[in-house]
Amino acid sequence: MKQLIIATKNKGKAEEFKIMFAKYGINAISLLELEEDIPDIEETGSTFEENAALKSEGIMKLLNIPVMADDSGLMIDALDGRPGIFSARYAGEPKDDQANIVKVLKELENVQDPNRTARFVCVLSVSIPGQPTLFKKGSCEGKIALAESGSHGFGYDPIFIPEGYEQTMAELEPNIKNKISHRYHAMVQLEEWIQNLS
Ligand SMILES: O=c1nc[nH]c2c1ncn2[C@H]1C[C@H](O)[C@@H](COP(=O)(O)OP(=O)(O)OP(=O)(O)O)O1
Ligand SMILES: [Mg+2]
Repeated sequence: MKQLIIATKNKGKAEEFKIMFAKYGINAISLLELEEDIPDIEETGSTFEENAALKSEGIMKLLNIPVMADDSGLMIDALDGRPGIFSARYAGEPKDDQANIVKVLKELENVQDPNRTARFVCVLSVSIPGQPTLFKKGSCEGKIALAESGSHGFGYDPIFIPEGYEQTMAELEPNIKNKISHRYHAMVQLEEWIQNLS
């Protein structure tokens, strides 16, 4: 079976990539599954693209094989696009999904429904030894719920209601999320590259 290393230590992302890549007959292997101890890569960039490249190029140089990375986050209009690239550590170190949710809900306490619009953004970067890094972007429009609900997914899923739905992303079945998410939309743009992967 074909394989691709995904430069992520996020269990939720890793599970979604497993499912999405399996459709192409590819085993998507996250850093959580590797035997060797892979150091954490500091995400010091100022854009999703820069941070994705730090991850895919960093791991590609370490292993000398093709690597894909995902840098993603939640952009809330009423917060001028925050937490954005700071989504993972919005409430501080160590990263804590629940604390991040509490912080966002608190900041939007006085913001009424029509102004709670937001989007998830995902940049995928593919780094192959000796080649320039390739980038694809996807997004998913929606709004921030008044309270959290649902137990599927990860991160901000319990407070994100995708456009066209009444439930949060965490209430929707994973197979639905994987057809509408920012990650899915970025993956679709990589389709041709994925099909040519040897
Ligand atoms: O589908 C999603 N559903 C809910 N929340 C999401 C999603 N996609 C990204 N997010 C949030 C989680 C995290 O707070 C941040 C990603 O940060 P990001 O640096 O890209 O990932 P990470 O540090 O968790 O793992 P890693 O860098 O090892 O891939 O955005
Ligand atoms: Mg990260």
